[in-house]
Amino acid sequence: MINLIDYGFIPTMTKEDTSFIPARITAVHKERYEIACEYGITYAKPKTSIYYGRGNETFPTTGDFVLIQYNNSGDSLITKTLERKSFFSRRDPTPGRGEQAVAANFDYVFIMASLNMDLNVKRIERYLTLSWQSGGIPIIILTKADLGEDFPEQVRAIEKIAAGTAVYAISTKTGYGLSGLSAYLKPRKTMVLLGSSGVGKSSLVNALARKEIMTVNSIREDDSKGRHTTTHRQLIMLNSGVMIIDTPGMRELGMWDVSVGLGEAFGDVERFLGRCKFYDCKHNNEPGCAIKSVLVKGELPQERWDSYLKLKKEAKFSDDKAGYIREKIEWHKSIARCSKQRKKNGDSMGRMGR
Ligand SMILES: Nc1nc2c(ncn2[C@@H]2O[C@H](COP(=O)(O)OP(=O)(O)OP(=O)(O)O)[C@@H](O)[C@H]2O)c(=O)[nH]1
Ligand SMILES: [Zn+2]
Repeated sequence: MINLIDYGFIPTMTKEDTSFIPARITAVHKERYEIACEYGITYAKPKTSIYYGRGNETFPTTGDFVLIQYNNSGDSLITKTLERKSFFSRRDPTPGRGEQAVAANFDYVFIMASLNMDLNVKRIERYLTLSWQSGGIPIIILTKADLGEDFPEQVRAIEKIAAGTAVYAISTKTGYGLSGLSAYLKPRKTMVLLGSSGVGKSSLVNALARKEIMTVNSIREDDSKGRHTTTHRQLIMLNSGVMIIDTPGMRELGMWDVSVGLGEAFGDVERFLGRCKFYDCKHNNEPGCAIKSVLVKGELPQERWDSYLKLKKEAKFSDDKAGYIREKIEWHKSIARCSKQRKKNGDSMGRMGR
């Protein structure tokens, strides 16, 4: 028996449809989902009439809350994807399908980078923008502090571009800094880990899980099911009640619509906008350009401005592409409707002729 509230479910998430029971997607397999619901961990499939064909219900992803028709002798049927409070998406590998959510309903985004490799500031800025846009709260975690001697300096450098986001240096080898994360690692909260391969994402999950197993054994003896597997696209429930979404493909996250995210991640840059003499200033060499002036004075670091422009450009490209794909889908739909109509007419005429 599972109380879905322990999975972060809030009863007011469902208003109507009380005959269906709520569940959370804990893993995504091909066309089949592992779910947590009041009957335990089980499997479900999207209900065909709702998700395929004419239905346009959003396909669920890891972390989604859904409604199901429970089936105790086989796969349950998913009837609705509940509104998401946060999500990350990437371009759907199936051509023409637009964007695809890869993780949903997380509270915090752990942006992870390693202190012993070159700290890629641009990548962190990009992740910050995506995180603010996603609806989750970003936390920057700099890993492998045991390997870098000058890490306080690196932390300060990252804090400069983090615009208020908390930055932590940790080591899963020595345990350094891990206690600083406890403010976020609370029961019913969901984290998603963002970071390049090798930065130590799995090591962090293991470190957190190991700790739990030691302290939790005495508290929750009945919950001994080892769910700490490394299968991809998974929501891992730690014994502490914290959930972690571990999903590949975060590298392909698209800058879909990041207008909000850019503003949050680059508040220090955007506050200078709109102050130029000319309304349509391109900030090149126009007279009275406020941007040029703060760049020259050093009030705005050139790298920050460059990053901002680059991400804005990337976002515009993605937006246009999203628009383009949407248009294409609409076009295909209208063609499909026409040919269906034609077939229907043809069919009925055929029948009449018989
Ligand atoms: N010295 C040191 N090494 C670490 C630390 N954390 C992780 N590592 C090592 O870094 C390597 C990569 O760690 P992983 O946890 O697998 O990294 P990951 O981000 O999960 O990588 P992917 O699964 O490829 O995405 C392993 O060899 C770890 O032992 C740390 O705090 N200190
Ligand atoms: Zn200007």
